[in-house]
Amino acid sequence: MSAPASLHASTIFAVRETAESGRGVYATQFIPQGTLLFETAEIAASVIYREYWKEVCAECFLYNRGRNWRIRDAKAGLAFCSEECQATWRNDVVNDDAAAVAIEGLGKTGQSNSSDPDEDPEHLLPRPTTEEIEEAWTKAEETATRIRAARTSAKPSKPERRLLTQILAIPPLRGVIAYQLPAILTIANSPLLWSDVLILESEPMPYISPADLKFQITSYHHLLACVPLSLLEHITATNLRTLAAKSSHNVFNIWSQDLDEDTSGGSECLGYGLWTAASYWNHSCGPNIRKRREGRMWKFWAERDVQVGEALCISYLGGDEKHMTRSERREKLKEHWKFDCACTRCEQEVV
Ligand SMILES: C[S@@+](CC[C@H](N)C(=O)[O-])C[C@H]1O[C@@H](n2cnc3c(N)ncnc32)[C@H](O)[C@@H]1O
Repeated sequence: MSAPASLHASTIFAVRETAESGRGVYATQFIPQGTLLFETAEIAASVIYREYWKEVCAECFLYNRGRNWRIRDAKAGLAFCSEECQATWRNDVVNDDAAAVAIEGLGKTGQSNSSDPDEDPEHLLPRPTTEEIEEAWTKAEETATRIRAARTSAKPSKPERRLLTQILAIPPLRGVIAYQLPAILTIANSPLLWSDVLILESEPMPYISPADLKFQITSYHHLLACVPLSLLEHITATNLRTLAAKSSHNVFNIWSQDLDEDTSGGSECLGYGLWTAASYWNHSCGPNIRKRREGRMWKFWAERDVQVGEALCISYLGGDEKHMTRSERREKLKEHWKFDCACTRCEQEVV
């Protein structure tokens, strides 16, 4: 059974194949209400949306309620709530010269005038099909091959230099490149964590619009044109497509009211992150697990007593499931997560 080692280590639950919902988490012993079941702070990639970067600590995601944090890494385009958080971030992320250079490059991208996906008419079109995705990436690869040749040439020719200038003149969307780059650093520096990403559930059509697909490819080319050469081997279409496919149904939103996501009403969505080991909880419209983010850590508790063999489920609807009808819940889950809910409550409420 594939699941991260940290999940296998638990004595109170196990990850098992389910009949209708892929893998799921099951109680292997009686679990009293209030038991802390699992916590994880391992993030394969995360991003804070551009409009919030000055107000959200890049390390612990603490939101300064509309005010800018004063501690900044202007080169990286990041802000921190404390010197401790800045030092931790430096230690964990900027742990080699290549990462430092790549991250500084990101800061410059942040200052560039990236186009807004909402203003792109293609953003309103339906999701690209698997054929359209294949075609776009095949075409992208032709340009990628030329960029790689230009980057690795001892003496780039005039057309090669022109190509790099052209690529760098197209600004990537900060929200896209700022998510892809940490994933590339994970691939380069934390292969075990990336191997946990590889076993997550995949979405074959992960791009929400043709514009989304286009921006992912623009960012791919931009990274190829500017990252330090030692990172170049990791900037591949396969890696970035994998990131998109795995992120689609597995990321957790980072909410401004971060102490209890179940009361996220009125809370602002600041960004999202891929906590690989936290991605095995299935959804139930009558959840028995409560989740809470504390800084970079997601924690999961038993909301009530749980019997041996029961499925352990969170709610993907953030508490709203309490007030929604069966069809409202199922419609929302289908729209956002693309699955037909197979939970016990939905089964029991069939008329
Ligand atoms: C975060 S993953 C949960 C782990 C996943 N089952 C796996 O095997 O990796 C979310 C995915 O699990 C499946 N899933 C979760 N809850 C479900 C439910 N109540 N009914 C049907 N499928 C569900 C859906 O395919 C969804 O996209």
